Amino acid sequence: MKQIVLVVGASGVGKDTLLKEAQNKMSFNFVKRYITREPDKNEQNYYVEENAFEVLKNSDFFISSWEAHNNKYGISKNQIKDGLNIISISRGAIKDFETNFQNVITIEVTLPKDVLYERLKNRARESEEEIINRLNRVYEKIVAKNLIYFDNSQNLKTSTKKFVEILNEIKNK
Ligand SMILES: Nc1ncnc2c1ncn2[C@@H]1O[C@H](COP(=O)(O)OP(=O)(O)OP(=O)(O)O)[C@@H](O)[C@H]1O
Repeated sequence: MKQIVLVVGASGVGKDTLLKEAQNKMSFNFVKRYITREPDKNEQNYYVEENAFEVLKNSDFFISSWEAHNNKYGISKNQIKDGLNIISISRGAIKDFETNFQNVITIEVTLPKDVLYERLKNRARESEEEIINRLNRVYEKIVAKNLIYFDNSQNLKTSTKKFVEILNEIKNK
């Protein structure tokens, strides 16, 4: 049986970091994304040029694809395996998975705004202006069939431990 765990949340809340840490501790299928930008150190993505991305998209290679912050993202069909599949996606893509799979759980990673600001600043991937734009983005409430909230404001070790526990609980349900 294919089980899908979607990880969503505002830019900088720590989705990729939590996934990378959890990946070191468990053997579930952590699904890589196709992205039209080169990965930073917390990510393990397939980098594809924009033209190649469009070719893949038009040949029905993706379950879901979306655009965020001027980059294109896609999840390929061939990566979903039997067992637990864990995927970091945009909230707008939740429906694509809920339509295609029966067993879908969504984890929304959250942070208080002041902590998010510090994390984005320390990550130093965006300019101050881009960071402020990200913080001011108004997100609508997430609509998902099975939604779990995960607060990532504790230190990485504590948060990772909690995150791993949640994934194991989902697996053992
Ligand atoms: N629990 C934590 N404690 C301290 N720092 C953290 C924690 N989780 C993540 N970080 C740091 O916060 C920053 C943002 O994390 P990350 O890049 O994983 O976010 P993201 O949600 O994947 O963002 P995006 O959607 O923009 O890719 C990184 O610099 C990361 O090292």
